Amino acid sequence: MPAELNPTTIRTAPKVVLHDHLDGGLRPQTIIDLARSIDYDDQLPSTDAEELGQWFIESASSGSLVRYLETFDHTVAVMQTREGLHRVASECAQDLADDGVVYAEIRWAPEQHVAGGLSLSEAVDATLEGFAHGVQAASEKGQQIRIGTLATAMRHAARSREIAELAVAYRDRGVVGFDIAGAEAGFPPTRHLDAFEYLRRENFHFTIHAGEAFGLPSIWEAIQWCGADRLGHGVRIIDDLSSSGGTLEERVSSAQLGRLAQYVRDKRIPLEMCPSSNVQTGAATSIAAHPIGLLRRLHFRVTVNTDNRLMSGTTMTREMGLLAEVFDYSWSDLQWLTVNAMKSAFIPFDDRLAIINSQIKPGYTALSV
Ligand SMILES: O=c1[nH]cnc2c1ncn2[C@H]1C[C@H](O)[C@@H](CO)O1
Ligand SMILES: [Zn+2]
Repeated sequence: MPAELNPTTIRTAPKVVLHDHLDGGLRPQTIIDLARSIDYDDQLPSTDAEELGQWFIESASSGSLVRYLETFDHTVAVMQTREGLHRVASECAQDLADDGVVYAEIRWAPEQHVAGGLSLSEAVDATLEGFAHGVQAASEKGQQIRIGTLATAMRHAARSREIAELAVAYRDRGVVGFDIAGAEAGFPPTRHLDAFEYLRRENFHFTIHAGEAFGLPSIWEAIQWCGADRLGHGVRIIDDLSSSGGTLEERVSSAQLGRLAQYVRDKRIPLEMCPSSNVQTGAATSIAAHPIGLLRRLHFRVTVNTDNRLMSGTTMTREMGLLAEVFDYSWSDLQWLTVNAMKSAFIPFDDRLAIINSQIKPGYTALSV
């Protein structure tokens, strides 16, 4: 008998997250503790963990990416020391493992964590050590998780080449890829072409936040000018698709793909979709109206992600549960989405295959037969 799909059972299913920001996943109590240790607590909107958690969710839900991003001022402020970064990274690994995540790629922008005097390398070292600590703590509880780090450069700044070089320097110590993030409108990915060309010459992997707050030109530049391996969000690829009818069935059968959408699907370019975050920033009007429903049915390589667990008050279990509810997904859909994500990871092919065969497939088989 297949297990019923509910939050308890989904939590036990092996899950993969490719798009999760370290500075968007802090525990509210940790923000308060770290803020006290650096005399920042009087600048927090609340020093009650429950209230602070609510404040993040509400403030991030204005429908604007720019306002959503303003909430990161507080999390970044308490991540300026070795201790802060270590604790946040360790707890991140433990929280994900506790949620049943078996493989995670966690991104953060080292250039935002040097205001307290750390060098870029010291910040990366503290974070990698924190992840290792959290992975070990999870393993002592019988939870197995692997974490890869993505070094993010901020798209409004001008340090992307330097951050790309930092990422490559750490490629054998846990940094598996590169990304650009931040406000999208007005900051096209081609501003950072030099960094992307360098990464390609180094045979390194990168993803680009594109098609979230800006449309098709951003996606087109990310793929055709910059050579992105994956798209962060990519929801607006839906603008290059026409379909008619009211039901999902009718839209699937009438769908016509434009050239860019066709290319993204033909090339199996992974879309790192983050349903709750997309609703908060206005990239989607609701979970039920999220383009992932149609794109999954049209066999785009879609993956499900959390983006910022703190700002969305979410987990991988919750995101999967929301989609299962509105699109009537079964265990086989959740397995398909998870295998898609694992195939799209930036670790070597044989490592990806090992996780699919030793953890993901047996995990879903146990739940679905
Ligand atoms: O969804 C996002 N779009 C663009 N930028 C984002 C998103 N979520 C987080 N960021 C930014 C804010 C963080 O400070 C930065 C690095 O993790 O990345
Ligand atoms: Zn993001």
